[in-house]
Formats: sequence, C-alpha cells, structure tokens
Amino acid sequence: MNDILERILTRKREEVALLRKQHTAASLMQLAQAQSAPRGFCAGLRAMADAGKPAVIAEIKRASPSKGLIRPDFDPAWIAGEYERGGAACLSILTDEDYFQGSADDFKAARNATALPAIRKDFIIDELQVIESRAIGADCILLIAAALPPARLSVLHRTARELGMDVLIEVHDRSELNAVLGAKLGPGLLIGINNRNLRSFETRLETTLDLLPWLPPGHEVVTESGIGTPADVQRMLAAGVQRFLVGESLMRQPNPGVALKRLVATS
Ligand SMILES: O=C(O)c1ccccc1NCC(=O)[C@H](O)[C@H](O)COP(=O)(O)O
Repeated sequence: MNDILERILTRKREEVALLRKQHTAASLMQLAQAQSAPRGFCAGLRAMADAGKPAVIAEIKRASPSKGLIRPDFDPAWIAGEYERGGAACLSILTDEDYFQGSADDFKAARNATALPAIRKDFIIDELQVIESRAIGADCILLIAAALPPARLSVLHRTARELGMDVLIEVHDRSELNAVLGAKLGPGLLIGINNRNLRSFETRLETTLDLLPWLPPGHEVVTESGIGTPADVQRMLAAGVQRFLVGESLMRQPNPGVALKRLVATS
C-alpha cells in the first residue's frame, strides 16, 4: 500500500539510515544527557485537567500533507509565546521536514521561548530517533500505533521512559487500541485518539467518542485533530475527554494564542 503514511515511513527509514551514519547511540546519549531535565508533559496536562480546564496541547505546524501550507508567516518562537499566554498546557512541535516543513531548529526555538513542556511531533520508528528527541530537548515523543508493531512500540516506549520523557501513544481504531493494550506497556498511558485517518485524511470527531468506551480505566485520553470550535471542545468535555491536541484551527488565525483562549472559553 503506497498511501501517505507508508510514504512518510519510507522516508523516515532513509532518515534513520542517515542519522546512523552521523551518530552512534552513545554520541546521541551524550547530547541527551547534557540537556536539562524533561518538563513533565503528562503532569502539565493533568494539572490543567485537575483544575477543571480543557488541557490543550497547542500545535506548531507550518504545513501538512492533507492541508498543504497552513501558515506562511511562520515564527515558532513567537507562536509558542502566544500559546503560553493563551493558556496552553503543552506544545506540540512538528519536526518532520519533507511533509510538514518542520525542523529540529523549529523545535528548539519554540521550546526555548516558553516554560511549557513540548512533544516532538514526528514519525519515530527507531531508538536513535528517541535518543535524538531528548538530545534536542523533547519532553515527550509521539509513537503512532499504525506505524509500529507492538514489540517495537514497547522497545521505543521503554527507551523514552528511561530517558525521562513522556510518551503520547496514538491510535485511530479498535484494532490499534487493542494492539497497544496488548503490548503491556503498563498502567497510566497517555493515549491519543486521532480523529484523522492518516491514510485517507478523513477526520471525524466521532472517532474519539466511538473508541472511548473501549478504553480500560487508568489511562489518560487526548483527542487529536479536527478540533475547530468551542462547541467541539464542549462536546468532548461532555463525554469526559479533558485533553486536546489542536493544530490547524489555531495556526490559521492571526494570533494563535488569542484563538486558543477563544476556543476554550466557556461562554
Ligand atoms: O495532518 C495531516 O495531514 C497528517 C498526515 C499524515 C500523518 C499525520 C498527519 N497529521 C498529524 C496530526 O495528526 C495533526 O497534526 C494533529 O493531530 C493536529 O490536527 P489538527 O488540529 O487537525 O491540525
């Protein structure tokens, strides 16, 4: 199958081969250990949710495969600062270059501009990328169930946790959720339900609502993609979902931080 996710993953395998030529695990580990301690990503979300507020992971992305160029005037540090002022719990920063026009430099600029915990949003398939993520300052990484067999997911999850990072594990349907739960990664996972099908781009908020009943208690859920209006936020809150990953609808507004405030306002 040559869909967009497969094409991205093919490119990632080439990037990992390049990374392996430039670094060893030991040399990346040295860079990772020189970083200050990770900011608690799950803790940041939990603090906001426990205070009764929608906990938003505000995303910084210039472009995407489904939408093309989203934000031509792209200043990651400024956007991060505005998100922090707008009440974001955490940041999500795209680092994929070929499909999202992101970079490691974008990640560092945005994270260094705020005190917020930040997830490196990329397609991670190899341990070297996990160590590299900590080396650029990541507090959390994304692991996508559709891209990883359970045994690999388990290894990458363990490596990230050993480096002190949190992990957002993304699923889209019941079979992916069952694969994640079957990987026995332990209690208290941060599970993202992506409302967007990464192969067809179809985006339905019902994806989260339909999967929720299949999640055993003890995990924290993030609804991802397609959140565009205060009504969307209220709909999720009513279903018991308190954590949100929001990108495009904020990035298209002149001031993404002001847009965030409006999105989560109760009236
Ligand atoms: O968004 C895409 O086109 C895409 C294509 C292939 C893989 C991943 C993709 N997007 C990543 C995301 O899921 C979103 O950036 C994230 O959930 C925020 O979604 P949105 O609020 O709809 O921008």
